[in-house]
Amino acid sequence: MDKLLIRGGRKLGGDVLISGAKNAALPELCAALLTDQPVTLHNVPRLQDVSTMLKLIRNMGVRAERDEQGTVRIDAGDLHNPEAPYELVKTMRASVLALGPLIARFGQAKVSLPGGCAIGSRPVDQHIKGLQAMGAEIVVEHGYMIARLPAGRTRLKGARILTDMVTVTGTENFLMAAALAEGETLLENAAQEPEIVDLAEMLIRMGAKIEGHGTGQIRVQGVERLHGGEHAVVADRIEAGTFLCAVAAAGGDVTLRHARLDHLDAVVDKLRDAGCEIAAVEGGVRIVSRDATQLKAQAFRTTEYPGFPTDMQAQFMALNCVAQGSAAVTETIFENRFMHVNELVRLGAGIHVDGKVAVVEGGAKLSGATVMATDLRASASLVIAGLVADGETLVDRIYHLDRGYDRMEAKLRGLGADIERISGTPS
Ligand SMILES: CC(=O)N[C@H]1[C@@H](OP(=O)(O)OP(=O)(O)OC[C@H]2O[C@@H](n3ccc(=O)[nH]c3=O)[C@H](O)[C@@H]2O)O[C@H](CO)[C@@H](O)[C@@H]1O
Ligand SMILES: C=C(OP(=O)(O)O)C(=O)O
Repeated sequence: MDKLLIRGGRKLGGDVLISGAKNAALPELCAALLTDQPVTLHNVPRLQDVSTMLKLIRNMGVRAERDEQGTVRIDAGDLHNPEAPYELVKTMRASVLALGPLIARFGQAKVSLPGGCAIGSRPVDQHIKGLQAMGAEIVVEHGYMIARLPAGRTRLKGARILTDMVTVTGTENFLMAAALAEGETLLENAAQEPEIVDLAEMLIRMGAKIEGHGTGQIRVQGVERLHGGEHAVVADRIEAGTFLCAVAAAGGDVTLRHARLDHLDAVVDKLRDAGCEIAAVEGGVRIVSRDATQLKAQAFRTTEYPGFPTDMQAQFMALNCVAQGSAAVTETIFENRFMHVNELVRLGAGIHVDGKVAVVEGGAKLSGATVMATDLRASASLVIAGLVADGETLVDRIYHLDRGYDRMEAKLRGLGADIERISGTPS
Protein backbone atom coordinates (compact mmCIF):
# COMPACT_ATOMS: atom_id res chain seq x y z
CA MET A 1 0.00 0.00 0.00
CA ASP A 2 1.34 3.43 -0.94
CA LYS A 3 1.82 6.14 1.68
CA LEU A 4 2.46 9.88 1.51
CA LEU A 5 5.32 11.38 3.48
CA ILE A 6 4.93 15.11 4.14
CA ARG A 7 7.38 17.43 5.85
CA GLY A 8 5.29 20.39 6.95
CA GLY A 9 6.03 24.06 7.20
CA ARG A 10 6.45 25.23 3.62
CA LYS A 11 4.38 27.97 2.03
CA LEU A 12 2.84 27.21 -1.37
CA GLY A 13 3.30 29.26 -4.53
CA GLY A 14 2.81 29.11 -8.29
CA ASP A 15 0.23 27.58 -10.63
CA VAL A 16 -1.63 24.31 -10.46
CA LEU A 17 -3.85 22.80 -13.14
CA ILE A 18 -7.23 21.62 -11.87
CA SER A 19 -8.34 18.36 -13.52
CA GLY A 20 -11.73 17.32 -14.84
CA ALA A 21 -14.27 16.45 -12.16
CA LYS A 22 -14.48 12.88 -10.95
CA ASN A 23 -18.18 13.31 -10.22
CA ALA A 24 -18.86 14.50 -13.78
CA ALA A 25 -16.52 12.10 -15.60
CA LEU A 26 -18.08 9.01 -13.98
CA PRO A 27 -21.72 9.66 -15.04
CA GLU A 28 -20.49 10.89 -18.44
CA LEU A 29 -18.65 7.61 -19.08
CA CYS A 30 -21.98 5.90 -18.33
CA ALA A 31 -23.86 8.30 -20.63
CA ALA A 32 -21.78 6.91 -23.50
CA LEU A 33 -23.66 3.62 -23.00
CA LEU A 34 -26.84 5.32 -24.25
CA THR A 35 -25.75 5.28 -27.89
CA ASP A 36 -24.30 2.82 -30.40
CA GLN A 37 -22.20 5.64 -31.88
CA PRO A 38 -18.73 6.76 -30.72
CA VAL A 39 -18.47 9.29 -27.89
CA THR A 40 -15.34 11.29 -27.12
CA LEU A 41 -14.74 12.73 -23.65
CA HIS A 42 -11.94 15.22 -23.09
CA ASN A 43 -10.39 16.39 -19.80
CA VAL A 44 -11.02 13.05 -18.10
CA PRO A 45 -9.01 12.96 -14.85
CA ARG A 46 -6.44 10.23 -14.16
CA LEU A 47 -8.07 8.56 -11.18
CA GLN A 48 -8.56 5.08 -9.86
CA ASP A 49 -12.35 5.51 -10.09
CA VAL A 50 -12.07 6.34 -13.79
CA SER A 51 -9.94 3.22 -14.35
CA THR A 52 -12.55 1.18 -12.48
CA MET A 53 -15.38 2.66 -14.57
CA LEU A 54 -13.46 1.89 -17.78
CA LYS A 55 -12.97 -1.69 -16.59
CA LEU A 56 -16.68 -1.90 -15.79
CA ILE A 57 -17.84 -0.76 -19.24
CA ARG A 58 -15.21 -2.80 -21.09
CA ASN A 59 -16.52 -5.83 -19.22
CA MET A 60 -19.89 -5.09 -20.88
CA GLY A 61 -18.31 -5.34 -24.34
CA VAL A 62 -17.68 -1.61 -24.80
CA ARG A 63 -14.53 -0.38 -26.52
CA ALA A 64 -12.91 2.39 -24.48
CA GLU A 65 -9.48 3.88 -25.04
CA ARG A 66 -7.79 6.55 -23.00
CA ASP A 67 -4.82 8.62 -24.17
CA GLU A 68 -2.17 10.54 -22.24
CA GLN A 69 -3.91 13.88 -22.86
CA GLY A 70 -6.98 12.81 -20.91
CA THR A 71 -9.21 11.99 -23.87
CA VAL A 72 -11.32 8.85 -23.70
CA ARG A 73 -12.96 7.37 -26.82
CA ILE A 74 -15.90 5.11 -26.10
CA ASP A 75 -17.82 2.92 -28.52
CA ALA A 76 -20.74 1.05 -26.98
CA GLY A 77 -21.94 -0.23 -30.38
CA ASP A 78 -21.14 -3.85 -29.48
CA LEU A 79 -22.29 -3.78 -25.84
CA HIS A 80 -23.59 -7.31 -25.22
CA ASN A 81 -23.33 -7.81 -21.46
CA PRO A 82 -25.47 -5.20 -19.61
CA GLU A 83 -24.09 -6.17 -16.22
CA ALA A 84 -22.04 -4.54 -13.44
CA PRO A 85 -20.52 -7.31 -11.29
CA TYR A 86 -19.86 -7.00 -7.57
CA GLU A 87 -16.06 -7.29 -7.90
CA LEU A 88 -15.99 -3.97 -9.75
CA VAL A 89 -18.90 -2.23 -8.04
CA LYS A 90 -17.60 -2.85 -4.51
CA THR A 91 -14.75 -0.38 -4.90
CA MET A 92 -16.80 2.41 -6.46
CA ARG A 93 -20.30 3.55 -5.61
CA ALA A 94 -20.71 5.43 -8.86
CA SER A 95 -21.17 2.08 -10.66
CA VAL A 96 -24.85 2.47 -9.83
CA LEU A 97 -24.84 5.01 -12.67
CA ALA A 98 -24.77 2.15 -15.17
CA LEU A 99 -28.34 1.18 -14.19
CA GLY A 100 -30.26 4.03 -15.86
CA PRO A 101 -28.47 3.94 -19.23
CA LEU A 102 -28.56 0.12 -19.51
CA ILE A 103 -32.26 -0.26 -18.78
CA ALA A 104 -33.04 2.70 -21.09
CA ARG A 105 -31.12 1.38 -24.10
CA PHE A 106 -31.34 -2.41 -23.69
CA GLY A 107 -34.49 -2.89 -21.63
CA GLN A 108 -32.46 -4.93 -19.14
CA ALA A 109 -29.66 -4.50 -16.62
CA LYS A 110 -28.03 -6.40 -13.79
CA VAL A 111 -26.10 -4.12 -11.45
CA SER A 112 -24.64 -5.14 -8.11
CA LEU A 113 -25.87 -3.22 -5.09
CA PRO A 114 -23.03 -0.91 -4.12
CA GLY A 115 -23.27 -1.60 -0.38
CA GLY A 116 -22.36 0.79 2.40
CA CYS A 117 -19.10 2.64 2.67
CA ALA A 118 -17.07 4.42 5.32
CA ILE A 119 -19.07 7.66 5.21
CA GLY A 120 -22.53 6.16 5.58
CA SER A 121 -24.96 3.44 4.54
CA ARG A 122 -25.80 5.16 1.23
CA PRO A 123 -28.89 3.21 0.09
CA VAL A 124 -30.12 3.30 -3.53
CA ASP A 125 -33.85 3.00 -2.81
CA GLN A 126 -34.61 6.29 -4.59
CA HIS A 127 -32.85 5.14 -7.77
CA ILE A 128 -34.97 1.98 -7.77
CA LYS A 129 -38.22 3.81 -6.99
CA GLY A 130 -37.67 6.38 -9.73
CA LEU A 131 -36.82 3.84 -12.42
CA GLN A 132 -39.83 1.76 -11.37
CA ALA A 133 -42.01 4.85 -11.86
CA MET A 134 -40.64 4.91 -15.42
CA GLY A 135 -41.91 1.38 -15.96
CA ALA A 136 -38.85 -0.72 -15.12
CA GLU A 137 -39.43 -3.94 -13.21
CA ILE A 138 -36.67 -4.20 -10.65
CA VAL A 139 -36.01 -7.00 -8.22
CA VAL A 140 -33.16 -7.21 -5.76
CA GLU A 141 -31.78 -10.75 -5.67
CA HIS A 142 -28.47 -12.14 -4.42
CA GLY A 143 -27.08 -8.63 -4.00
CA TYR A 144 -27.99 -7.50 -7.51
CA MET A 145 -30.58 -5.07 -8.87
CA ILE A 146 -32.09 -6.94 -11.78
CA ALA A 147 -34.06 -4.63 -14.03
CA ARG A 148 -36.11 -5.33 -17.10
CA LEU A 149 -39.00 -3.87 -19.07
CA PRO A 150 -42.38 -5.61 -18.95
CA ALA A 151 -43.13 -7.99 -21.85
CA GLY A 152 -44.16 -6.07 -24.94
CA ARG A 153 -42.44 -2.82 -23.98
CA THR A 154 -39.25 -1.65 -25.66
CA ARG A 155 -38.79 1.70 -23.93
CA LEU A 156 -39.12 3.23 -20.48
CA LYS A 157 -41.97 5.71 -20.19
CA GLY A 158 -41.76 9.29 -18.97
CA ALA A 159 -42.91 9.91 -15.39
CA ARG A 160 -42.98 12.52 -12.65
CA ILE A 161 -40.30 11.61 -10.13
CA LEU A 162 -40.21 13.26 -6.73
CA THR A 163 -37.40 11.88 -4.58
CA ASP A 164 -37.55 11.87 -0.76
CA MET A 165 -34.27 13.77 -0.64
CA VAL A 166 -31.98 15.44 -3.12
CA THR A 167 -29.80 12.74 -4.64
CA VAL A 168 -26.97 13.53 -7.04
CA THR A 169 -26.41 10.14 -8.69
CA GLY A 170 -30.16 9.48 -8.46
CA THR A 171 -30.85 12.61 -10.53
CA GLU A 172 -28.14 11.52 -12.99
CA ASN A 173 -29.60 8.03 -13.37
CA PHE A 174 -33.06 9.50 -14.05
CA LEU A 175 -31.70 12.06 -16.52
CA MET A 176 -29.96 9.37 -18.55
CA ALA A 177 -32.93 6.99 -18.40
CA ALA A 178 -35.41 9.75 -19.30
CA ALA A 179 -33.34 10.83 -22.30
CA LEU A 180 -34.42 7.62 -24.14
CA ALA A 181 -37.85 7.16 -22.52
CA GLU A 182 -41.16 7.54 -24.31
CA GLY A 183 -42.72 10.92 -23.46
CA GLU A 184 -41.93 13.49 -20.81
CA THR A 185 -40.16 13.01 -17.48
CA LEU A 186 -40.36 15.64 -14.78
CA LEU A 187 -37.68 15.45 -12.08
CA GLU A 188 -38.79 17.29 -8.94
CA ASN A 189 -36.39 17.92 -6.06
CA ALA A 190 -33.58 17.39 -8.57
CA ALA A 191 -29.95 17.91 -7.58
CA GLN A 192 -28.48 21.19 -8.89
CA GLU A 193 -24.76 20.39 -8.72
CA PRO A 194 -22.52 21.65 -11.57
CA GLU A 195 -21.85 18.00 -12.44
CA ILE A 196 -25.56 17.53 -13.19
CA VAL A 197 -25.47 20.54 -15.50
CA ASP A 198 -22.35 19.20 -17.21
CA LEU A 199 -23.97 15.79 -17.75
CA ALA A 200 -27.15 17.41 -19.11
CA GLU A 201 -25.06 19.49 -21.54
CA MET A 202 -23.31 16.35 -22.76
CA LEU A 203 -26.65 14.56 -23.24
CA ILE A 204 -28.04 17.56 -25.15
CA ARG A 205 -25.00 17.39 -27.46
CA MET A 206 -25.95 13.75 -28.05
CA GLY A 207 -29.48 14.75 -29.07
CA ALA A 208 -31.35 14.68 -25.73
CA LYS A 209 -34.07 17.23 -25.00
CA ILE A 210 -33.55 18.58 -21.49
CA GLU A 211 -34.60 21.81 -19.80
CA GLY A 212 -34.18 23.14 -16.28
CA HIS A 213 -30.84 21.49 -15.43
CA GLY A 214 -29.18 23.49 -12.68
CA THR A 215 -32.58 24.02 -10.99
CA GLY A 216 -34.64 21.76 -8.75
CA GLN A 217 -37.02 20.89 -11.58
CA ILE A 218 -35.72 19.22 -14.72
CA ARG A 219 -37.92 18.39 -17.71
CA VAL A 220 -36.84 15.75 -20.23
CA GLN A 221 -38.62 14.93 -23.49
CA GLY A 222 -37.48 11.42 -24.38
CA VAL A 223 -36.13 10.71 -27.87
CA GLU A 224 -35.96 7.39 -29.70
CA ARG A 225 -32.18 7.40 -30.05
CA LEU A 226 -29.15 9.43 -29.10
CA HIS A 227 -26.16 9.95 -31.35
CA GLY A 228 -22.45 10.11 -30.56
CA GLY A 229 -20.71 13.31 -29.62
CA GLU A 230 -17.82 15.08 -28.01
CA HIS A 231 -17.68 16.74 -24.62
CA ALA A 232 -15.08 18.15 -22.20
CA VAL A 233 -15.51 17.30 -18.51
CA VAL A 234 -16.05 20.35 -16.27
CA ALA A 235 -13.25 21.31 -13.85
CA ASP A 236 -13.30 19.57 -10.49
CA ARG A 237 -14.67 22.06 -7.94
CA ILE A 238 -13.81 19.72 -5.06
CA GLU A 239 -10.20 19.34 -6.17
CA ALA A 240 -10.05 23.14 -6.55
CA GLY A 241 -11.62 23.63 -3.11
CA THR A 242 -9.09 21.21 -1.62
CA PHE A 243 -6.18 23.23 -3.04
CA LEU A 244 -7.78 26.45 -1.77
CA CYS A 245 -7.90 25.01 1.75
CA ALA A 246 -4.31 23.74 1.42
CA VAL A 247 -3.02 27.19 0.45
CA ALA A 248 -5.18 28.87 3.11
CA ALA A 249 -3.67 26.62 5.78
CA ALA A 250 -0.05 26.59 4.61
CA GLY A 251 -0.01 30.20 3.42
CA GLY A 252 1.10 31.30 -0.04
CA ASP A 253 -0.01 32.68 -3.38
CA VAL A 254 -1.38 30.17 -5.87
CA THR A 255 -3.37 30.30 -9.09
CA LEU A 256 -5.65 27.36 -9.80
CA ARG A 257 -5.83 27.10 -13.56
CA HIS A 258 -9.18 25.97 -15.05
CA ALA A 259 -10.91 26.33 -11.65
CA ARG A 260 -14.41 27.86 -11.74
CA LEU A 261 -15.05 30.43 -9.02
CA ASP A 262 -18.80 30.36 -9.77
CA HIS A 263 -18.91 26.68 -8.70
CA LEU A 264 -17.22 27.38 -5.37
CA ASP A 265 -19.31 30.18 -3.85
CA ALA A 266 -20.07 28.56 -0.50
CA VAL A 267 -16.45 27.50 0.12
CA VAL A 268 -14.96 30.76 -1.14
CA ASP A 269 -17.31 32.84 1.05
CA LYS A 270 -16.06 30.97 4.11
CA LEU A 271 -12.41 31.28 3.06
CA ARG A 272 -12.82 35.02 2.55
CA ASP A 273 -14.52 35.34 5.94
CA ALA A 274 -11.57 33.43 7.36
CA GLY A 275 -9.23 36.10 5.96
CA CYS A 276 -8.00 34.76 2.58
CA GLU A 277 -7.94 36.85 -0.57
CA ILE A 278 -9.54 35.01 -3.48
CA ALA A 279 -10.26 36.39 -6.95
CA ALA A 280 -11.15 35.22 -10.42
CA VAL A 281 -8.20 35.74 -12.77
CA GLU A 282 -7.92 34.93 -16.44
CA GLY A 283 -8.29 31.18 -16.84
CA GLY A 284 -8.69 30.42 -13.17
CA VAL A 285 -8.78 31.46 -9.54
CA ARG A 286 -6.05 33.04 -7.40
CA ILE A 287 -5.74 32.69 -3.64
CA VAL A 288 -3.42 34.60 -1.33
CA SER A 289 -3.14 33.62 2.32
CA ARG A 290 -0.55 34.68 4.89
CA ASP A 291 -0.89 31.51 6.96
CA ALA A 292 -3.49 29.86 9.10
CA THR A 293 -2.44 31.53 12.34
CA GLN A 294 -3.72 34.79 10.80
CA LEU A 295 -7.07 33.23 9.82
CA LYS A 296 -10.32 32.83 11.74
CA ALA A 297 -11.97 29.40 12.05
CA GLN A 298 -15.37 29.27 10.31
CA ALA A 299 -18.59 27.53 11.29
CA PHE A 300 -20.45 25.83 8.43
CA ARG A 301 -23.13 23.31 7.69
CA THR A 302 -23.00 20.93 4.72
CA THR A 303 -26.01 20.98 2.39
CA GLU A 304 -26.83 20.25 -1.22
CA TYR A 305 -25.50 22.59 -3.92
CA PRO A 306 -25.34 25.57 -3.87
CA GLY A 307 -24.71 25.08 -0.13
CA PHE A 308 -21.43 24.02 1.45
CA PRO A 309 -20.44 20.65 -0.11
CA THR A 310 -20.09 17.62 2.14
CA ASP A 311 -17.12 16.68 -0.07
CA MET A 312 -15.27 19.76 1.29
CA GLN A 313 -16.12 19.29 4.97
CA ALA A 314 -13.01 17.34 6.01
CA GLN A 315 -10.56 19.63 4.18
CA PHE A 316 -12.07 22.80 5.67
CA MET A 317 -12.06 21.17 9.08
CA ALA A 318 -8.27 20.66 8.78
CA LEU A 319 -7.95 24.39 8.11
CA ASN A 320 -10.18 25.24 11.10
CA CYS A 321 -7.88 23.20 13.36
CA VAL A 322 -4.99 25.61 12.78
CA ALA A 323 -6.97 28.87 12.35
CA GLN A 324 -7.85 31.00 15.38
CA GLY A 325 -11.02 30.62 17.44
CA SER A 326 -13.57 27.84 17.66
CA ALA A 327 -16.12 26.80 15.04
CA ALA A 328 -18.93 24.26 14.77
CA VAL A 329 -18.98 22.04 11.68
CA THR A 330 -22.31 20.36 10.99
CA GLU A 331 -22.54 17.40 8.60
CA THR A 332 -26.11 16.94 7.35
CA ILE A 333 -25.65 14.69 4.28
CA PHE A 334 -23.83 11.57 5.49
CA GLU A 335 -24.25 10.00 8.93
CA ASN A 336 -20.65 8.89 9.41
CA ARG A 337 -18.46 11.51 7.79
CA PHE A 338 -16.26 12.46 10.74
CA MET A 339 -13.78 9.60 10.41
CA HIS A 340 -10.93 12.09 9.89
CA VAL A 341 -11.52 13.64 13.32
CA ASN A 342 -9.62 11.01 15.32
CA GLU A 343 -6.69 11.19 12.93
CA LEU A 344 -6.60 15.01 13.06
CA VAL A 345 -6.68 14.74 16.85
CA ARG A 346 -3.65 12.40 16.66
CA LEU A 347 -1.84 15.27 14.95
CA GLY A 348 -2.73 17.59 17.83
CA ALA A 349 -6.08 19.08 16.78
CA GLY A 350 -8.78 19.93 19.31
CA ILE A 351 -12.11 18.55 18.06
CA HIS A 352 -15.17 17.27 19.93
CA VAL A 353 -17.91 15.44 18.08
CA ASP A 354 -21.50 15.29 19.24
CA GLY A 355 -23.75 13.62 16.68
CA LYS A 356 -23.80 15.66 13.50
CA VAL A 357 -21.71 18.48 14.97
CA ALA A 358 -17.94 18.67 15.39
CA VAL A 359 -16.71 21.61 17.42
CA VAL A 360 -13.18 22.54 16.44
CA GLU A 361 -11.02 24.49 18.89
CA GLY A 362 -8.63 26.25 16.58
CA GLY A 363 -5.11 27.46 17.15
CA ALA A 364 -3.63 23.96 17.42
CA LYS A 365 0.09 23.45 16.86
CA LEU A 366 0.01 20.26 14.85
CA SER A 367 2.91 17.86 15.07
CA GLY A 368 3.59 15.17 12.48
CA ALA A 369 2.66 11.52 13.10
CA THR A 370 1.58 8.45 11.18
CA VAL A 371 -2.13 8.71 10.35
CA MET A 372 -4.59 6.55 8.48
CA ALA A 373 -6.76 7.70 5.57
CA THR A 374 -10.30 6.35 6.04
CA ASP A 375 -12.04 7.72 2.95
CA LEU A 376 -11.36 9.97 0.00
CA ARG A 377 -11.84 13.45 1.50
CA ALA A 378 -10.57 12.36 4.92
CA SER A 379 -7.29 11.56 3.14
CA ALA A 380 -7.16 15.07 1.67
CA SER A 381 -7.76 16.63 5.09
CA LEU A 382 -4.80 14.68 6.52
CA VAL A 383 -2.59 15.87 3.66
CA ILE A 384 -3.57 19.50 4.43
CA ALA A 385 -2.86 18.95 8.13
CA GLY A 386 0.50 17.40 7.19
CA LEU A 387 1.44 20.51 5.19
CA VAL A 388 1.23 22.65 8.34
CA ALA A 389 2.30 20.13 10.97
CA ASP A 390 5.71 20.31 12.53
CA GLY A 391 8.01 17.49 11.32
CA GLU A 392 7.02 14.43 9.30
CA THR A 393 3.47 13.20 8.70
CA LEU A 394 2.98 9.80 7.09
CA VAL A 395 -0.48 9.29 5.58
CA ASP A 396 -1.25 5.59 5.21
CA ARG A 397 -3.92 3.92 3.01
CA ILE A 398 -3.85 6.57 0.33
CA TYR A 399 -5.64 4.27 -2.11
CA HIS A 400 -8.65 6.27 -0.91
CA LEU A 401 -6.99 9.48 -2.12
CA ASP A 402 -6.05 7.92 -5.47
CA ARG A 403 -9.70 7.08 -6.07
CA GLY A 404 -10.51 10.77 -6.54
CA TYR A 405 -7.41 13.00 -6.84
CA ASP A 406 -5.35 13.27 -9.99
CA ARG A 407 -1.65 13.09 -8.93
CA MET A 408 -2.19 15.23 -5.85
CA GLU A 409 1.32 14.86 -4.47
CA ALA A 410 2.92 15.85 -7.79
CA LYS A 411 0.67 18.94 -7.96
CA LEU A 412 1.52 19.93 -4.38
CA ARG A 413 5.22 19.35 -5.01
CA GLY A 414 4.93 21.69 -8.00
CA LEU A 415 3.68 24.34 -5.56
CA GLY A 416 6.70 23.85 -3.30
CA ALA A 417 5.37 21.35 -0.76
CA ASP A 418 7.76 18.75 0.61
CA ILE A 419 5.72 15.64 -0.12
CA GLU A 420 6.58 12.27 -1.59
CA ARG A 421 4.87 9.00 -2.34
CA ILE A 422 6.35 5.94 -0.75
CA SER A 423 5.39 2.92 -2.78
CA GLY A 424 4.47 -0.15 -0.82
CA THR A 425 3.32 -3.64 -1.59
CA PRO A 426 -0.02 -3.89 -3.43
CA SER A 427 -3.01 -3.83 -1.05
C1 LIG B 1 -20.16 9.92 -7.74
C2 LIG B 1 -20.77 11.09 -7.06
O1 LIG B 1 -21.28 11.99 -7.71
N1 LIG B 1 -20.71 11.10 -5.72
C3 LIG B 1 -21.24 12.24 -5.01
C4 LIG B 1 -22.74 12.05 -4.82
O2 LIG B 1 -22.93 10.80 -4.15
P1 LIG B 1 -24.39 10.17 -4.14
O3 LIG B 1 -25.10 10.53 -5.38
O4 LIG B 1 -24.22 8.73 -3.81
O5 LIG B 1 -25.05 10.92 -2.93
P2 LIG B 1 -26.58 11.33 -2.83
O6 LIG B 1 -26.75 12.74 -3.29
O7 LIG B 1 -27.40 10.30 -3.53
O8 LIG B 1 -26.84 11.22 -1.27
C5 LIG B 1 -27.48 12.21 -0.51
C6 LIG B 1 -28.15 11.56 0.67
O9 LIG B 1 -29.29 10.82 0.24
C7 LIG B 1 -29.24 9.49 0.71
N2 LIG B 1 -29.85 8.61 -0.33
C8 LIG B 1 -29.46 8.73 -1.62
C9 LIG B 1 -30.00 7.94 -2.61
C10 LIG B 1 -30.97 6.98 -2.25
O10 LIG B 1 -31.49 6.22 -3.08
N3 LIG B 1 -31.34 6.90 -0.94
C11 LIG B 1 -30.80 7.67 0.03
O11 LIG B 1 -31.16 7.55 1.21
C12 LIG B 1 -27.75 9.22 0.93
O12 LIG B 1 -27.53 8.16 1.82
C13 LIG B 1 -27.28 10.56 1.46
O13 LIG B 1 -27.57 10.66 2.83
O14 LIG B 1 -23.26 13.12 -4.07
C14 LIG B 1 -22.73 13.22 -2.73
C15 LIG B 1 -23.45 14.36 -2.03
O15 LIG B 1 -23.12 15.56 -2.60
C16 LIG B 1 -21.21 13.42 -2.80
O16 LIG B 1 -20.71 13.34 -1.49
C17 LIG B 1 -20.55 12.37 -3.66
O17 LIG B 1 -19.21 12.73 -3.90
C1 LIG C 1 -17.98 10.60 -1.46
C2 LIG C 1 -17.35 10.84 -2.60
O1 LIG C 1 -17.39 10.08 -3.71
P1 LIG C 1 -18.21 8.73 -4.02
O2 LIG C 1 -19.64 9.08 -4.14
O3 LIG C 1 -17.65 8.32 -5.34
O4 LIG C 1 -17.92 7.77 -2.90
C3 LIG C 1 -16.50 12.04 -2.80
O5 LIG C 1 -16.17 12.33 -3.97
O6 LIG C 1 -16.13 12.70 -1.80
